[in-house]
Amino acid sequence: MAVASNSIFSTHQIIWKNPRTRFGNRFSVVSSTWGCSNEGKFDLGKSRFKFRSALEMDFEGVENLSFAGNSNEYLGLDVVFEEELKEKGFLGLRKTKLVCTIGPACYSLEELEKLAIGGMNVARLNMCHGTRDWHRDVMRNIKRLNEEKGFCVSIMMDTEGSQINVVDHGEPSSIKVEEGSVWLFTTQKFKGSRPLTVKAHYEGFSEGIMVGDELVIDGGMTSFVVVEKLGNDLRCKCTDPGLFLPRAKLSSWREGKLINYGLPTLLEKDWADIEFGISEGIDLIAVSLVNDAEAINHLKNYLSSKSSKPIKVLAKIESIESLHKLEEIVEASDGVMVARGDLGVEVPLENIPTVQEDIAHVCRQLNKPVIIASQLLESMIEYPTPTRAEIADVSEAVRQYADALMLSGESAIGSYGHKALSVLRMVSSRMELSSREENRQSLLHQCQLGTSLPDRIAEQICNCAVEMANNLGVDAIFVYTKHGHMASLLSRNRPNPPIFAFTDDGSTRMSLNLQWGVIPVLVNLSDDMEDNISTTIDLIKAKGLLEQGDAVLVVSDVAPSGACTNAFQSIQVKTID
Ligand SMILES: Nc1ncnc2c1ncn2[C@@H]1O[C@H](COP(=O)(O)OP(=O)(O)OP(=O)(O)O)[C@@H](O)[C@H]1O
Ligand SMILES: CC(=O)C(=O)O
Ligand SMILES: [K+]
Ligand SMILES: [Mg+2]
Repeated sequence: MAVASNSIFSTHQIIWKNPRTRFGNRFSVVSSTWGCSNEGKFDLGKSRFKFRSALEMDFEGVENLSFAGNSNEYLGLDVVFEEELKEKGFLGLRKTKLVCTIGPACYSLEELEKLAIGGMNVARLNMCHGTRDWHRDVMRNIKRLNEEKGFCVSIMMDTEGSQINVVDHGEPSSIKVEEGSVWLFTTQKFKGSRPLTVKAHYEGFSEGIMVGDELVIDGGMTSFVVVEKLGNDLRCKCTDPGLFLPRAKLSSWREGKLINYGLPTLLEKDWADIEFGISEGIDLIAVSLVNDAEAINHLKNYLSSKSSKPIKVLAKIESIESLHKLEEIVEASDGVMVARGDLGVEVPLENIPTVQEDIAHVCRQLNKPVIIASQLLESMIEYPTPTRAEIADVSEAVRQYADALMLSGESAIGSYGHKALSVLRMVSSRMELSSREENRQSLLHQCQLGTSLPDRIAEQICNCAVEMANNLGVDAIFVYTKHGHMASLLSRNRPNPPIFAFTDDGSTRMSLNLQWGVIPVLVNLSDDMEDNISTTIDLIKAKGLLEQGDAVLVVSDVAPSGACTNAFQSIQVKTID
């Protein structure tokens, strides 16, 4: 019979309900998905044994066999964090999380594993590209790596949305656009390319457009004026020569004002993709082209009725409209992506840095994780080294205390995806150190979030805990959390030491992957907080990550059932003996 175990590096108790096998009081493991410790022989009398990974084992001739995991050794800690901790110590641990877009250059199991080893915390799948089967394979490969090799990579689906503004000339690389040249923007479907012709993705792209309107490509790569309307199609003359990239983004302007189409954020295809994502067990959904909080609320309601596990919903800020309703959108969502690609199509480029800073600030205030995305290391799609300006941009995002940085084309189609990831890793670590030396987190002013007394207590405890942790110079903060709330309140203060968030909820673990400075750890938690504290300290110590003399600041809010929550919120400092 086959028995599955989900814990890694653990000791298990074997409960054997049918001792009458042809092995007498012995049985053997005949196979395991991990491929190690198969063929081990175990005596009935010696009912404890160790195996090394999450696995499914086949026991020959044994019926009704089950495992009782020993909670004292049940530990789901990302192997990459573990290695980084051993190498760099607590303070050297990278706090900024890294998101990689998966594409043709990195979708194989081997490439995904290399990205995981390189520090990818979240894998982004953009539903604008690829087939259902392709996405399924990638999602399953990521889950397989997590289960079999002890990584903790979350899966984020990025919705396609209306893609109303996508135009494509059909060539694999960019095309020069000469001043005065006349181009046809068409909704006709044809294979390949035609001279001076671009295909518009959305049938209704020309609705409401008039002769004399301006069409801007990719925020200024090249511009046109509409000279003639031909049914759905537009004939346009180039007024600002430049380049047409494949899958370019178009914006339409009249008298200096953006023309708005007012389409829904989630279309039929998006709902089908979301359904598929739920069935594959994704962790996060990033919603493209969000214009208001309603789209987010609608999706969250849908998910809570359709998905048995919680899936976090992130709002992508990539339109002028979303900027007008920023606070309500951030408030409604579980996190935000500053999608600078599309944002730069609607917002003048010189405004992007301040817009980014403003969004990051609102997210900090409302305690929502924020991802800075697009063109961070764009030149590395082609070249093995970044530009100095790109390094400055990445550093600034880290300095703004973004929760996460994202690679797009750099990892999806680039020749140096792994190198780009290591650049993000190194630049983040460098800037985090510098921010710590400057004590920059002291400049973060936290507004009060909660209104109820328990919420305000939790906030105050976390604010004080971080101040204590920094002042005392403790090595780590430990927090025990069901839904990740306390962990996020600690992260919000951007403490010097890393935050180990112990949770017994797999979804909480995966969503905490996106939060600055949080190391999510899956453990069995009991109702006895003292027991949880000593068990987890022992676990981390047993891994050689804590040594005698190290100090840990412990924050707890897991309350025994039926108890008053406040009674079990506490801060303690434990020194390791
Ligand atoms: N699954 C994929 N298959 C093929 N190409 C991909 C895939 N994912 C990304 N790419 C390529 O990588 C480049 C950057 O990717 P990405 O999808 O992040 O673009 P984006 O325009 O920022 O996203 P969005 O469409 O959400 O605004 C794109 O030009 C696209 O060609
Ligand atoms: C990431 C994304 O969607 C953008 O930058 O537009
Ligand atoms: K998208
Ligand atoms: Mg976009």
